[in-house]
Amino acid sequence: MADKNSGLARVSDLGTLQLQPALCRILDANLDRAREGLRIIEEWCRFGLQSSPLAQECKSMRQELASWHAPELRAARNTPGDPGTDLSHPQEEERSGIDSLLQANCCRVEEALRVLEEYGKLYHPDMGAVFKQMRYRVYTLESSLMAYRRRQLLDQSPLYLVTSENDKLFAVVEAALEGGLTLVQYRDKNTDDGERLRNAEQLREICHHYGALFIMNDRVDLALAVDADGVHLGQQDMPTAFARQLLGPQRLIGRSTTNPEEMQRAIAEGADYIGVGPVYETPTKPGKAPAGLAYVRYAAEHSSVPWFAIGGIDMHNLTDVLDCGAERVAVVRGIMEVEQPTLVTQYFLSQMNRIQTLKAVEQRNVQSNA
Ligand SMILES: Cc1ncc(COP(=O)(O)OP(=O)(O)O)c(N)n1
Ligand SMILES: Cc1nc(C(=O)O)sc1CCOP(=O)(O)O
Ligand SMILES: [Mg+2]
Repeated sequence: MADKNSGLARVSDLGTLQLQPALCRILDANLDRAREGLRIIEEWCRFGLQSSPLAQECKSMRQELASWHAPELRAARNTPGDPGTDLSHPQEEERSGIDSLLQANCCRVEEALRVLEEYGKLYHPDMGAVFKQMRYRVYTLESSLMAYRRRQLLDQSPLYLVTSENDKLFAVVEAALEGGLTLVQYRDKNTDDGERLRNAEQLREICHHYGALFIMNDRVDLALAVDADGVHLGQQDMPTAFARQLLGPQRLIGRSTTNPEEMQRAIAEGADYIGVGPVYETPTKPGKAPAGLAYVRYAAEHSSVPWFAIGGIDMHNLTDVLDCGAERVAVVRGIMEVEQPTLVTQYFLSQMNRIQTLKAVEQRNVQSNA
């Protein structure tokens, strides 16, 4: 066993005083592996998410790993003689986006910590417990990372595409993503579960490839089955508390609302975002009475969570909705049924960006005149 601080090494096994080189190499390689994986995650926390607490958590674990990396472990390294250096798995070469990169590296760190936990027991009496505890810290980090990333992306998404049944479903969604869309909901009321699952999986794949969020309409079970980023629930759907229990804290839950009372309840129950509508009457939801622009103004004043105006919104009435205070809109036909989804998406986004910039300038002028 080794004394962590003095570097003194003894092997308990067979009572010999010599530390087995293979054990040292395993510990050396996995300390390196865990530190490298954490460094990759830390860079994203720092530069991508700009989250000091998450970056600090990675750094603190790296420092703890470094404190275990004794000279005798490094000295045992034999890279030219290691048959594993040439081995790589095709999945190591594939990264479909930031999420898959982060997930792969969390996995890599967790695996390395598990090895350190097991072999470390032969090296130092505390090592097993220390690395077990660190592995749980990485699980928590992974959850926080996904939750943080999802909420940040939601916050930064001004446009939400809700799909409709369409022969060119994948092509339209991909075209909108090409135009800069970052939030997609798969809404399909008539397809059987088998096909819905296959469609959802493919859509999730496409969305994640573009770094966009993928939300499942109505069905918590399907959201979990396809590893969606969240679910959108209506007033008749599962209560938020149950959905949260099933989905965990890291996935998003959206709730439709039509009036102030529903809005306040949805927020109090813990919805991550809400739908506000229908703003206008719409054939996509026949028979649902419009809540109108008055409700959009109410949401602009009172909603403490991100909210999306929805229902009958298109390129022609977009500015009316934005003028009532909406900063985010959700559309079905406005993108699903147009000739050029990429261009229309770009138009929506540029209009919204233009109006936000104007509002920010106005606000700055008011502040500087006050
Ligand atoms: C963003 C967003 N807002 C509202 C809805 C409508 O949800 P719901 O009331 O459950 O109706 P259906 O979409 O299930 O017909 C939504 N889907 N998305
Ligand atoms: C799915 C949905 N939910 C609404 C709500 O108000 O809750 S309105 C709506 C349909 C929106 O479709 P379109 O953009 O084609 O008008
Ligand atoms: Mg619903």
